[in-house]
Amino acid sequence: MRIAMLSPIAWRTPPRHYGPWERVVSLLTEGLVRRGVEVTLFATADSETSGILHAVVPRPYEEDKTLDPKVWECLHISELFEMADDFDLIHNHFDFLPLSYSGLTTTPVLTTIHGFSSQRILPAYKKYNGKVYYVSISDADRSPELTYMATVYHGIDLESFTFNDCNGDYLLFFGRIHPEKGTREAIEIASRARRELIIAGVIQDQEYFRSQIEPRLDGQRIKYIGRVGPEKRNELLGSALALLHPISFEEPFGLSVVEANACGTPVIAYPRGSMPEIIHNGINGFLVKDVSAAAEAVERIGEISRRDCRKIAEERFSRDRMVDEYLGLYHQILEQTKREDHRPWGYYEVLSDLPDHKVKRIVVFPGKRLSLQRHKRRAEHWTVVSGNPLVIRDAEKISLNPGDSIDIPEGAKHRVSNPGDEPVVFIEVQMGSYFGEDDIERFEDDYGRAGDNVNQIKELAGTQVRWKSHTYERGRALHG
Ligand SMILES: O=P(O)(O)OC[C@H]1O[C@@H](O)[C@@H](O)[C@@H](O)[C@@H]1O
Repeated sequence: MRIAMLSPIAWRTPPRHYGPWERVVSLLTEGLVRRGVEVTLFATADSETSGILHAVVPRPYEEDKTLDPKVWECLHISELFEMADDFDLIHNHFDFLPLSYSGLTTTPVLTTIHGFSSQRILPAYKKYNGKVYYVSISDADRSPELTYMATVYHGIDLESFTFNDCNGDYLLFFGRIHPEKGTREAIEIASRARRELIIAGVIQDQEYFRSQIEPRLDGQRIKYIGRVGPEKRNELLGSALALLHPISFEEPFGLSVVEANACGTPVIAYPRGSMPEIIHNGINGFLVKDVSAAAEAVERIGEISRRDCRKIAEERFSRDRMVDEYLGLYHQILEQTKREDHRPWGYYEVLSDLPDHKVKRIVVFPGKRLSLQRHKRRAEHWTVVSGNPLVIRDAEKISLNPGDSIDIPEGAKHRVSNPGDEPVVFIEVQMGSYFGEDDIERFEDDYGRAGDNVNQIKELAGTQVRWKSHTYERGRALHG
């Protein structure tokens, strides 16, 4: 399986400090490579991977302000899509922009939506709904206007987070310094609980930091220590009494919450966004509605077992679980979009799959025959390339030679067999309103498959057959 993994270019993959999307891409990439998957990582040139790194962007644009993000984003994304044929699947972590290239390739595109920066980006996702496969990172982050293949929670590298069984004595705020992350509320909670607070993270909103945070720092009970790298992060998280996470937005997923748990540290959070999916109240933290409830929760923190926090992180948020789930989705997509299919009688290859027709090259092995069948929504036209097939079409029996053609109208019962010693090869052109394999009603079959599709046919006559008909929907979308 050849996967093209498209990472953002704001930061290095993996990031040196901050960069949650890049961090997840790196964890997934390395996990897949360990499982023997061939992954080409499209990321900044200073990125590190045990897969194949393909880079056109010299450095992260957040670290080198001379780089124009728009220009380098274009070059980065187009580089991958110009090579799309080299891959079985493209896994996009780059938000909505790559969607606009997806119609130009038949390589399936899976997009992990890491969050909606605003509702204004939704039109781009809506346009490609049903054409690109979407994955949400929590149920809370789903848009009701999109169809998702699955929710895959992020996983972390549990080995880089050391379990610490001892309660520390300080509270920790760990994340972007921004009003939506609740840095100011964390200070209020700590003050009310009369506990020391350490604040760590990048300052994303300078004005907020200057006016709301800085004046409240005293360097002793309330300290800001800047952003921290992996080693310090492990120590900081593990030695804290609790992580404070009083967010004021619908956070799609909280990596720091899971990381704190992995070190044994419980989390006190506001129940916004994905928090109720990550925190089981009273087990690995507390969900509280305001500053005073959070201060009370600090007093009750001893009720939480640090070992249970670690256990939850291990069971629900490991990198291996994330890799397993994505691998499962990759297989599912490849199965749905595969162009070659092996059957007990031979095999076929899809040569073209467009909204108004589908073309197959069908090979029937000597002495074998297909099922006796009919289609509700397509007619077929066959041209024999080699061999001498025998065709049943309703009451007729017709022998064909290379160069001969035959029409199978919609609804006609038909069957093709190969009575000869050489393979029969013919080209099939399908015309109609639906070309899925579930529009085959089998009446007789040498391989015990007769009757298999009866229920599907009924559904098909109605409206939608969910992911089963995706190939068609995708075909329509890709080329329509
Ligand atoms: O039902 P089986 O025997 O596998 O045959 C399935 C095949 O039948 C042929 O008549 C065509 O309709 C093909 O498009 C189809 O793939």
